[in-house]
Amino acid sequence: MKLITNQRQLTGLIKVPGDKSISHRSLMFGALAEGKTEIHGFLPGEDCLATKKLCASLGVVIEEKDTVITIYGKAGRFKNPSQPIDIGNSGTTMRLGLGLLAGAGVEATLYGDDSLNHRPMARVMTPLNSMGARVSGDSGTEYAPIKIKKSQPLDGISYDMPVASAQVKSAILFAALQTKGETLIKERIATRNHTEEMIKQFGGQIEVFDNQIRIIGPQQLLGQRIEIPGDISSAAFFIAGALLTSDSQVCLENVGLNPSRTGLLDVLNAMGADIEKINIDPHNQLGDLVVRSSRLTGTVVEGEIIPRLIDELPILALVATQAQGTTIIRDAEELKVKETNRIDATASELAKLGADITPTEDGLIINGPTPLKPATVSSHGDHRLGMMLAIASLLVKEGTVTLEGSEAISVSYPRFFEDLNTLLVKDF
Ligand SMILES: O=C(O)C1=C[C@@H](OP(=O)(O)O)[C@@H](O)[C@H](O)C1
Ligand SMILES: C=C(OP(=O)(O)O)C(=O)O
Repeated sequence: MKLITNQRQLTGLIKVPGDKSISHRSLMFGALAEGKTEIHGFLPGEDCLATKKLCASLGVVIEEKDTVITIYGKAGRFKNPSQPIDIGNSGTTMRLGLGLLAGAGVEATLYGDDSLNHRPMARVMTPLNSMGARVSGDSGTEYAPIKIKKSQPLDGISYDMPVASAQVKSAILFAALQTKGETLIKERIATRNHTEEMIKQFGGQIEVFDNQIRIIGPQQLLGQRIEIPGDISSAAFFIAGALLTSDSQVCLENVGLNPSRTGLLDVLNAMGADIEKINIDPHNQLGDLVVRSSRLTGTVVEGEIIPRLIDELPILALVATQAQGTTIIRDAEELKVKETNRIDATASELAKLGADITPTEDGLIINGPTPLKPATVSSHGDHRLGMMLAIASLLVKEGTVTLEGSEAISVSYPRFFEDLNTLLVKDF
């Protein structure tokens, strides 16, 4: 598709769609709980619809009326799906789903699109199998199709997480909730904590102390009413758009501000961004963000902050191309195993637009500011790359930017272009 270029200004107010991580978990916890769960603000992106399909294949009844989703929990008494389940592009559905299903003793096969079928799954199979599950990849590999076979009831484990991954932690927790005994998880670096928070919200017991998580199963969760805040990972694209275009001011309403997700705001703050948080609701960890055009300087992004902004690194790389000086992103090797290799893809696509960007083993080095120029670029089938490139095109002064693979954006933000259009001040 042809993108909008030479767009000098973004103004107005927007409510970004519901948080993707919380949308997935709302369905899974709703399915696992006893009784009715009502979900408000669910993200109807393809990834979350894959989780909905997975839950339905387990015999869970899910109704949808006026954007409210009601799910009738099965208290873990799921049926075996009658056929292999295609869960598309969604790593979260696959990894959390494996924990949920293995814990419940369900027999199933899960597979996805070409990208998902090449993403590493040993990271969840290893802890689940050491709990006694029988989860295996295709022909002895760690890749999907992944089969879960009938096993003995699982045992709790003590697990030292080798990768900083909320998906791995959550898979273990979904299994542990259904397992007799104690499970202890040690995280070297804290990752998003939505699963821990939602266990409490659904009436479960969990202890979190010094990067350790202790849970004793089995536990019977109870259905709840869930209000999902806007996704800061989706808001990130308009935050960047408003910062980088002149005379812009955008208000993003009702954005989730769980501190395990707000690393981007901390980094942008350090770069000199004008972002104001208003109408903060500390209890529900949400608020509105007012973002204004800003002059930014380069920075170093590394260490413990990385999991707090992992999905925002492609858009942060674009921001860095417009900042004065050098930005260095390190310790982000996990980007290589997302929907695409986001280190290489971000570098190659931004370089086509004229950015001074070098991929490294674990991140990116970006020198700015650089004017961007027209080019044909590709999302590589990755929603976050697609949205980043759409925002990049606004900064191209003259000519056409063509984006190949724009359809990938509907994985997490089906109405992205409509929302972007409402913020654009058109030159007539
Ligand atoms: O738990 C989650 O909802 C997610 C965790 C992160 O993945 P990892 O756990 O693989 O880092 C993130 O990249 C993904 O978009 C969503
Ligand atoms: C990595 C992502 O999602 P998932 O792992 O669920 O595919 C993402 O949304 O950027």
